[in-house]
Amino acid sequence: MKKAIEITNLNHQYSDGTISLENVSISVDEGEMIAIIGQNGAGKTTLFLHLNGSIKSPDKNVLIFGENIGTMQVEERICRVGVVFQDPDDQLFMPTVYDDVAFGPINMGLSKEETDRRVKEALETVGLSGFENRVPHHMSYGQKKRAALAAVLSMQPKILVFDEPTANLDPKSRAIFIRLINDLNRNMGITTIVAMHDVNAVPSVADRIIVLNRTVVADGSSQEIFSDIELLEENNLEVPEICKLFCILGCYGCTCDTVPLTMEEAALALDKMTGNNGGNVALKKDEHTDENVKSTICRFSL
Ligand SMILES: Nc1ncnc2c1ncn2[C@@H]1O[C@H](COP(=O)(O)OP(=O)(O)OP(=O)(O)O)[C@@H](O)[C@H]1O
Repeated sequence: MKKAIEITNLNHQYSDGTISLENVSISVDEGEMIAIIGQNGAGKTTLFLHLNGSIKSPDKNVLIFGENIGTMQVEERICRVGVVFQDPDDQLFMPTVYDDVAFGPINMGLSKEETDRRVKEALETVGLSGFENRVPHHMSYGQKKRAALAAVLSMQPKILVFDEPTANLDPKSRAIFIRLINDLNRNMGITTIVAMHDVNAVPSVADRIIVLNRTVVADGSSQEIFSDIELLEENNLEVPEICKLFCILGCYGCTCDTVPLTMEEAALALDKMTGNNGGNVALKKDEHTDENVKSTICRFSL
């Protein structure tokens, strides 16, 4: 398996003295999909700016497919790593959707024919065919988000980085965008990194999770990370709602081998529990149960 990203002992200090990254080492295989979670100020955006070469590390410690991204020209960098920022208004600045999506290919010196082909393909991929002449700033937030993604896809990057892809999206737009991210990774094989605060959505996106808090605090499967409630709390991260529910069920003596992370896993776990109890979940009630339930709910309510 080829290494798509190799970050070794990366440090970053801003000019005002703020240390945002300390000894960060991350390795990502080609085609992998990982989520990076971390509290505000954990260094996610700084890490992404290193990944696309906007910030250049002097020590050759950010390699993209074996090459130092920091020494590449901007045209080379955007073909390798495409970053979809949280706010689409930071990425859309042309009068029409066509102009925004064609901006990268035109700047790379591609022919009009090839540029048109790429624009058509990118808009099709994000479900915005026919939007070529629309004014980006007159579109809905969800549509702008997809137009910003199309503008990145027209460069055909090998690696996609999404900074808070579901922020400010309504449930339908969120589902559409998550499906898009999954399709790009699974069907098109694009190595994908997603930074998300929405822990409830993370398990449906990534199998491997990195917890960042200036440095890499944990790197494991979503099962390992989300069943470690102490780790999440220590790093000021939310516990997914399904994990909270199963923690509370645990106070009643209803336990399962692995903590469910998705609705499907929760349904299977409940099915197993009810089966094990002759058709009914038997909730254990003794003098400690109420106290345990109260303190568990209180813990998650803070
Ligand atoms: N240009 C800058 N100059 C000085 N300090 C900065 C600059 N940009 C970010 N920082 C600081 O670096 C640290 C990491 O910030 P960064 O934006 O990378 O974190 P983040 O994980 O993306 O945060 P958030 O989730 O809030 O977006 C923070 O302490 C932040 O205040």
